[in-house]
Amino acid sequence: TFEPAIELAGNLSLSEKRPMKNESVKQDSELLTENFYRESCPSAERIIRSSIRVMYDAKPGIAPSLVRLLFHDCFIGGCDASVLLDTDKAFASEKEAPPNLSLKGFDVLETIKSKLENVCPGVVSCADILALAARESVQLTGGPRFLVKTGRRDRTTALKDAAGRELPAPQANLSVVLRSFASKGFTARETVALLGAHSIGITHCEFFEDRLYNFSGTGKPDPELNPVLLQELKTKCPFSASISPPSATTGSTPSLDDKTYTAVPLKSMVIDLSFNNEGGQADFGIRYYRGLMQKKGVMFADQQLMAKDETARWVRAYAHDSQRFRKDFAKAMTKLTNLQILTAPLGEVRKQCSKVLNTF
Ligand code: HEM
Ligand SMILES: [Ca+2]
Repeated sequence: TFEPAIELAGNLSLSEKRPMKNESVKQDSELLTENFYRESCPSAERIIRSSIRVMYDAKPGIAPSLVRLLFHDCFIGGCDASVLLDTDKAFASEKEAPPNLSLKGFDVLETIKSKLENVCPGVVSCADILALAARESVQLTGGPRFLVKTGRRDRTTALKDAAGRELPAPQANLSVVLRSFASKGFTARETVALLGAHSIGITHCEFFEDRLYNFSGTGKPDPELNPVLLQELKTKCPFSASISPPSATTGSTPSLDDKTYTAVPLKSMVIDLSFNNEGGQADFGIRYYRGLMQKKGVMFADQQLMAKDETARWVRAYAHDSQRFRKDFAKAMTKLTNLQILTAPLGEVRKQCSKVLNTF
């Protein structure tokens, strides 16, 4: 199943940028065990599960936020809680990297961490808490349950520059997205499945506003955006100057087809990605893929899944076969949680998720 990744990696240097078959990807999952804390902290998984449930009942938005947080952690340096660290004397926080400015859910993890520190101090890593919390979140929002092994350790530094470079932007085209996921060992099929996570949660207008008013500098909307959805999104996201923000340093206007995040303050307006999911929990995934078939992807990167047959056929397959999607999504999520993990003696177990153990 790795063939498409090899093709897609194309001009990348395989030895540098892509985990080789049977090397890091497979070994990583073998380093972890099921219920690693069975003896050292038997109540850990139960505490995480019940805490997430209670907090989700009070504030359902935490679930999508934690799923996204897991993606942004695992994609950069592996699932090592690097994204949870605050800026320190020794490093700048990943939270300051442009793709991470809108991440949420840190407080939820800190609350769970402090509960676990009361029960078994110094035992359960923040990386494992995030992976397990995201697993519960997927299930609570109607997605499939997937295997999460444990035993990850926390990284002792943050990787801000890598986060800025390696997380795809919402304006990225399909080649960029596929290359980016291939560099982490994912096939085109797995990439399509993972993006099904956009069945839930919210997105801020700034991440797709160019598609409504000035697509690629044309002054017109994106032709690949459904006209009914276009009207709806325009009312929710009225035209504003923020789609071509003046650069803070030069006062000039960056070009609109500059496919990068711009570090402007987030606009407060958001739209619900889960309108894809309005049919209720049983629809996790399905409505997202059906929407793409009707040009109703909200972000450009979403709609791009229809741009090549290689991915469009998986969109169609998942739109029609919920069981197949759920199986593929579960497998891809397990793979995501196994990326490049640190196990003892590497890394450490933090006491607070936002701080490394020894700050001098
Ligand atoms: C091409 C790849 C991807 C891009 C460009 C992308 C981009 C984005 C953007 C811009 C947002 C809106 C954030 C905001 O406005 O606060 C978002 C939300 C979200 N993303 Fe992605 N994403 C990608 C892949 C993924 C993957 C692989 C997952 C998980 C497996 C994921 C899970 C989520 C979730 C759950 C939300 C909702 C967050 C919330 O409600 O707080 N995304 N994504
Ligand atoms: Ca990480």
